[in-house]
Parts: sequence; C-alpha cells; structure tokens
Amino acid sequence: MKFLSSEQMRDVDQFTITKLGIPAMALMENAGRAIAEEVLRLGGVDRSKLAQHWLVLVGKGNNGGDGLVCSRHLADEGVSVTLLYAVPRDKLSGDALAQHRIVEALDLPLLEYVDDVNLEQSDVQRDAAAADKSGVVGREDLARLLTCGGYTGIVDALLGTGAKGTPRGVYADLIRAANRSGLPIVAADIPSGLDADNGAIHDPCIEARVTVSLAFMKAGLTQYPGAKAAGEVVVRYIGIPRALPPGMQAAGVLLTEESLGDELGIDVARRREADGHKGTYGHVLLAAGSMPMSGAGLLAAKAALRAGCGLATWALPAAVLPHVLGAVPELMLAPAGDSGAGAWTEAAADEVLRLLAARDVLAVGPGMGRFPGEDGFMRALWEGADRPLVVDADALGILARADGLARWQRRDAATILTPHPGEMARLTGVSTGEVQRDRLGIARRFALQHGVTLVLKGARTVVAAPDGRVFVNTTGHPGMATGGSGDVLTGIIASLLAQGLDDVQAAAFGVYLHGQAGERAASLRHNPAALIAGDIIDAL
Ligand SMILES: NC(=O)C1=CN([C@@H]2O[C@H](COP(=O)(O)OP(=O)(O)OC[C@H]3O[C@@H](n4cnc5c(N)ncnc54)[C@H](O)[C@@H]3O)[C@@H](O)[C@H]2O)[C@@H](O)CC1
Ligand SMILES: [K+]
Repeated sequence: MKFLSSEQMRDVDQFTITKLGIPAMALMENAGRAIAEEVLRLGGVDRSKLAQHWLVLVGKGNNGGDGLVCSRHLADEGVSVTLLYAVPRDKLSGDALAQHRIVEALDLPLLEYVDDVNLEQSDVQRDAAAADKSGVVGREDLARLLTCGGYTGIVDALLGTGAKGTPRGVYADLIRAANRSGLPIVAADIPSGLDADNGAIHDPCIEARVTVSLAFMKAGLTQYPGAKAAGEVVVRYIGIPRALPPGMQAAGVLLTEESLGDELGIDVARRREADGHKGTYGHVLLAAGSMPMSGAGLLAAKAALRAGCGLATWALPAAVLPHVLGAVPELMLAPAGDSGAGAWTEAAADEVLRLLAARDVLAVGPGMGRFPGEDGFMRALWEGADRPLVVDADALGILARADGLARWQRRDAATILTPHPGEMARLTGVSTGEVQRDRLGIARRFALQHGVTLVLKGARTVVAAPDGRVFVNTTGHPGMATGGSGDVLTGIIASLLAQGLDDVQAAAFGVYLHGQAGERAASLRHNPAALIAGDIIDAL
C-alpha cells in the first residue's frame, strides 16, 4: 500500500479536480459518506442508530467540509448529530461554506465555539455571539458540553492535510476537550494535530479510536507517535484514481505480503529449487562477537541459517572460539586475529577479507565491542569488501566515530546499514529525539546522500533505498524490544542477500520476516514480555 505526503496529496487532489475534471464537491461527498460509514461501524457495535448522538467538530477548511457531509449522512441514517464549529459559520472557506449552507438548509443542530478571551477582542466573534446566543459555546461550557452532552462519540473534522504547525487557539481548545471527554473519536483523514508528513504529533493532538484516511494512506499515519494517535486506520476510496498522476512517486510503500511481491518482486512463498543444493542458497560470512559478547554472534549466525542461506561462517576472535564451539553445530567457525583477550584487532580485517573471497556476503558488527585499531579495521572492510555488506551495532559505532561515510571511499557493492534510533543519531550528529520526529525524512535523505540502503529500526521500521524509495514495515511486536533482536535481524538480512536478493529486497523482506517471526514468537508466550531473541529465530 502506497502512502503520500500532504504536498503529494494536494497535487493528487488538484490533478483529479483540474486535469480529470472530477468536481471537488463530488470528492468531498464521497469522503463524508465514507467517514459516516466508519462512524456507523464503530457506533453500531453495541447501540442502535436511533440511540446514537455524535458531536461533529468542524474546522474552517475542507476537512471541516468532510465533517459536514458526514453529519448529513449520519442524520439521514437516523443518527442524532450536533455540529460544533471552530469558527463563526461565515468564516468557513470554499467548499466547506457550500456544505454549511446545505446543513443549514436541513436545519441540523449547530453550535459555534467562541474562545471567551477572543470574544472581547474580536468584533466578528462578538457579533456572531450576539447574533445567536443560544448557539454559542464558550470555553467555560465546552468541557461540560462534551462530558455531559450524552454523546456517543466525536467526529474530528477540525484539521486535515492543510494544517500547518501546532493547532492554534480555538482548535487547541477543542482538541483538548475532545480528548478529555473520554469519548471515542473518529478522525476525518488524519487526527487534528498530527504532522501528516512524518508522524510527529503536536500538543495537542486528537487521540482517535479510528482514522478514516481519504483516498490514500498518509505518511504521518505510518510512524509513531502518529500511528498511536490515529488508532485503527481505514483507507477509503473517494473517487480519486488509485493510480498516481504521471511522474509522481509515492512518499513510501507499506510492506505487506502484497507489496513485497508487487513493488519489490519478491517471492514471499520462498520456493526452493527441486534440484537446489546448499551452494544454491549462498554463503554468509559474519564478523561478530567478542569476549564476553559472543552471544550476539551466535544469534546472528543462527538467524542467518534459519533464514535459509546454504552455509554460514562466523569469523570471531580466536580466544572466543572454544567457548562457542558446538553451540550451533550447523555453523562453521573461523578464528580471526585476537588481542589475546578475545577482542578484535585491526589486522583481523585481512583474515575476514580472505574468508570473504569464497563467500557471498559479509555482515559485521554484533557484539564486536570497541578495540584499538577499530577505525583501520572497519575502513579495510568498508573499502575492501567487494561483496554486499551489512553493517550493524558496534560496526555502526566505529563508522560514526571515524566519520567513515565522509572520509572513506564510496563502496561499489551494496551496503546496508541497520541502526536503531540511537545509532542513527550518532551517524547523523543529531539527537535521538530529532531522529524519531522525522524517521521517514531522515532515513530517505541519508540513503540518498550516502548511496546505502538504510534500515532505521524501531516500531514501524523504515527501509530507505539509495534511489530514494522508502518502505515502512507493518509486522512486529512490542515484545521484540529485547537484547539480541537486532542481531537476529542482521543475520536474516545477510542470509537473504546470500540467497540472491538485492540490497533493498533483502532489507525490506528481512524486516518483514523478522517482525512476522516476532509476532509468532510473542503469540506462543503466555505473556509477550517473556519473549527473548532466540524465540524469534525459532519462530522463523
Ligand atoms: N478536493 C480536495 O482537496 C479534498 C480534500 N479533502 C479534505 O480536505 C482536507 C484538506 O483541506 P484544506 O486544504 O482545506 O485544509 P484543512 O481543512 O486541513 O485545514 C486548513 C485550514 O485550517 C487552518 N489552519 C491551518 N493550520 C492551522 C493550525 N495550526 N491551527 C489552526 N488552524 C490552522 C487554515 O486557516 C486553513 O484554512 C483533507 O485533509 C481532507 O479532509 C476531502 O474533502 C477530499 C477532497
Ligand atoms: K481531522
């Protein structure tokens, strides 16, 4: 499933209206109808339509217009509706104003929210208040109206993709009051207060039970905390063609079994050749582990085998080898340089590169620790490995400290980096918070700039390709937030590369399989808090 940024959504709207000639009012009609259907689905679970009373919060733009159409359809279904406008009715713009005239002609109950502070300052609002005292709700009345009004739920049609920045004034009041009411909220298009482009939320932001994303999924609904504020996301067709206008590339694609096949050409059934042998499925070389972090190497290597590669060799400091010998009998072990205490050395890079000559892919980093000469070690692998390279964990730390992306030769073979948000922050020199506020944008720019495939881990992992394409994973489970989970992912991705998938395919399918295995592993536990990384491997 494709998702779009707010700017792309505007372009698609414009293309549909001006180039195709589908009237904006027709799109709004379909949008409002779709929202009403979702309201009825939510409200109908335990109540009849006649017993329901929805409060529809209406903003001044087209999002408000959607809310007005929705309320008209709800009323027609026999559901009671009350409209609460964020602005005086004559301040609605464009198509929303046209929709207002319709609901006015139908005599739907209508209230206007007036911020009491502004009441003294604004002539327009004072006039509006004077014109219809009974229809005006002040700040004092707002909480009482929402909590004691007997409403079934709230439709949030305050702000959509046209919103900029933090909700201001009356909008902020209405959003806060809606959240405090505890009533279920259905958001039109996006929860008001959400940044539709990156999933950041402003203060305040609607906390929706259901979000009805119109025409296309919006980028901001794919990432946390926006994904949480959105609740259940339903994408509804409103008459805008599903094919994008010529030349437009979606902001990203959600990874599902369907999109892995259609967009990335992956055989998700993972058929094996009837006459295949272990050589058919590739040979992974892993450089990982040190004393006492040998487990990271074991997890990554075992995950690689479970993900289907024909062979896996684990290169590790010689002194560690006796301690892990036989732990995974299917695995080959290769001692590589050692400081004497089970730590890596700069010279070990030569041995790793020698081993790589007879193998298909190199994964480096899990449990490697810090060591003297790490800069030279990593540079030798970065510049010398003429095979696909997966860089994870401690190897990412070396890359960041050495400023390798700027200082070292650009690689010809495929490169996949798999940072968690903290590692991404060190690679980019910004804070973890800044990374999390714009995961899609930061991942995309980084991949484009450095010519690598970037896997930015965390709930809804982002995969950014060197050509600017972005994918967001949909599988996974909070139980996977446990030590070693990332090592397992590294093994899976390396394994898929060894089996002939390209860098973007391996990264995308890797995060998908990893998340799916995590879901399965969590479901096998009485409480998913008990999930450990080895369970993910077992569930592969
Ligand atoms: N033809 C179209 O363009 C369609 C648009 N649709 C709806 O229209 C929405 C986009 O409509 P608009 O572009 O009119 O914009 P919105 O309705 O999202 O809101 C824009 C209005 O809110 C105000 N505003 C912006 N940022 C604010 C802030 N931080 N605090 C307070 N007020 C703020 C602005 O004054 C502006 O008038 C979509 O999300 C969707 O719901 C649907 O009706 C389908 C068709
Ligand atoms: K909204």
